[in-house]
Amino acid sequence: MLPLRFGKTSSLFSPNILFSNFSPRQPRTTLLSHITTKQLRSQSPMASSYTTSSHASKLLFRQLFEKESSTYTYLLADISHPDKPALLIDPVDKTVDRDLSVIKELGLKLVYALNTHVHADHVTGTGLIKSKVLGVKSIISKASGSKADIFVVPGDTVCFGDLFLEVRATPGHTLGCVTYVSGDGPDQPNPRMAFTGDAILIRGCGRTDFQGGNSTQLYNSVHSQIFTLPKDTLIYPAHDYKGFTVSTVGEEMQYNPRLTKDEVVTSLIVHFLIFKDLFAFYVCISNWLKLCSIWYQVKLDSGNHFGKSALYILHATELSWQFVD
Ligand SMILES: N[C@@H](CCC(=O)N[C@@H](CSS)C(=O)NCC(=O)O)C(=O)O
Repeated sequence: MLPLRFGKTSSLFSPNILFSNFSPRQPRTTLLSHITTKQLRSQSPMASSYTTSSHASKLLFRQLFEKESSTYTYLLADISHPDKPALLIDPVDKTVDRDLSVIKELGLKLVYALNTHVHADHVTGTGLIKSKVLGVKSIISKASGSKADIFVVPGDTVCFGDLFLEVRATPGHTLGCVTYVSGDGPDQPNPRMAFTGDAILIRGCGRTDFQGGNSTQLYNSVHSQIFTLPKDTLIYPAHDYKGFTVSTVGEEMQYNPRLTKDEVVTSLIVHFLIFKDLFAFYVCISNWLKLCSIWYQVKLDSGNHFGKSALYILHATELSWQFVD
């Protein structure tokens, strides 16, 4: 087996290339356009003779579901390649056996197990997969701070056969969230496919109230990294809680209630809600202070003037009190 190879390019567009264990059988110009000559040579001694090919890559794609955490795992493979190299995105530990048996039945060779981010709601299946299938490499973003065999940064590409995924930074749900987007080119899947993790869900988005989440960061990263993709790009999230399976960039730009409002409006709404809550808290405290002072006054009055035990019913909302024998 060929060793896993990395390459760095001076290209601004695609700084890092991850070569899969499979050197492209007949690489095409689209793929080569992302690889510098130096990388090309390191990839294969035959590489310089690879120019164009009319042979179209063929993506095998499966959307797999884990119902307890409502998580989607995605299986992608280049079945036009003789080795049928495959990768899994966001595998769940509970469904590893199911996923591996599908891979076996389809005659695929699992090369990579990728995570879009560190999951809070379930345990990733990557560790289990590595223990069951020799040679599989786990991949996660460097910014995740998690453990993996390979750390990716925005602009990296992950190759499997003649197909590849681009890595885009989409932080906000967690700091290290990335979206894997299928390659841009005539031989790559069309429409493009974005595996968004929890950055964008169908008509929703990942929560930002824990794991170092940040709603403004999420809004900005989705707008700059996902909403700039072609409108027909398919969106495949890591979760769905309502029965949806897929959406498109155009659809989410129009109908996603959490990500369509203007940022200033969103910020004003958030600040208004915070102010409203603070005001309600102030009213509550101030009412209780008033109640305490009324109660104290009544106690004094009772001792000094009424001279009998009494039960006072204080109405918190109306700030009035009643005297009962
Ligand atoms: N609303 C979910 C609750 C599970 C949940 O919080 N999921 C996370 C992703 S896993 S950390 C999330 O970000 N959800 C988005 C949301 O809008 O809730 C449920 O219905 O079970």
